[in-house]
Amino acid sequence: MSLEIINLTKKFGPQTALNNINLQIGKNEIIGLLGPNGAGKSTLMKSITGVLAIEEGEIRFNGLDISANEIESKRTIGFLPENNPLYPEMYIKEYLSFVADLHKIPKQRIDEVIELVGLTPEKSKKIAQLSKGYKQRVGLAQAILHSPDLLILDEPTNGLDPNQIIEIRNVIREIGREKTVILSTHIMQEVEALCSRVILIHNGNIIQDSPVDEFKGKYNSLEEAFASYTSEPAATSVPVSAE
Ligand SMILES: Nc1ncnc2c1ncn2[C@@H]1O[C@H](COP(=O)(O)OP(=O)(O)OP(=O)(O)O)[C@@H](O)[C@H]1O
Repeated sequence: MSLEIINLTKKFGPQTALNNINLQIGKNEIIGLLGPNGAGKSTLMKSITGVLAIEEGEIRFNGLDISANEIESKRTIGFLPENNPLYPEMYIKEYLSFVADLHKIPKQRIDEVIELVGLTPEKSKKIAQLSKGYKQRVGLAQAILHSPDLLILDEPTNGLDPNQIIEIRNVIREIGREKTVILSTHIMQEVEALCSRVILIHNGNIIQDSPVDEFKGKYNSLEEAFASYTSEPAATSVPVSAE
């Protein structure tokens, strides 16, 4: 698995949401994508997953330009978007069966994934009948159903209760042993619990890209480091080094 982002810029009208982003991401990493509200995290995730068209720059996934190889790329990328779009009128298995058809994968994988994300006790319900945490698990299930090499999760534990947060983190940690995971979060505890590397975006620029320990550096906590790095408006991209 290799993901290479080269000079990626995304503008919405006059606003630059991503400013000349360059990144190299390899195998078996769990990466925490951090940044204040409106920094550009979701825009970056949507660009990698092909939800947003790439207008300036390039994203290469396993050596292929994703814009020119959309279907090929989507076969091996899983995405849980921030608002977790689902079809509430569908039963869980019906929905996952629909997703399996989209990916042209065998249906026996569905039961395996239901078990993996902890949906077994609720598996006969309609999506509309599920609590928020269980809906989130359905979203995670659709993202991993086709066993993607790269999993992108936009605030995956947002709104979950503390027990569910622990369970979902365990699932993500398990996936991260074999696959690459990029997750956005505002919870620094989540970064400490899960991530090996932190990428910090501020005003559309990558201002930090380092192992978690280095990110923390001289500060007492990740919160303090985050606050310090993002207290000044970022004017330009700082050269970054990834271990
Ligand atoms: N479809 C769009 N049209 C116009 N502007 C947009 C659009 N999508 C995002 N933006 C703008 O781009 C900037 C980056 O937004 P983005 O959603 O990527 O931020 P984020 O880091 O994910 O924020 P949050 O932590 O609040 O989810 C914001 O200023 C946002 O208003």
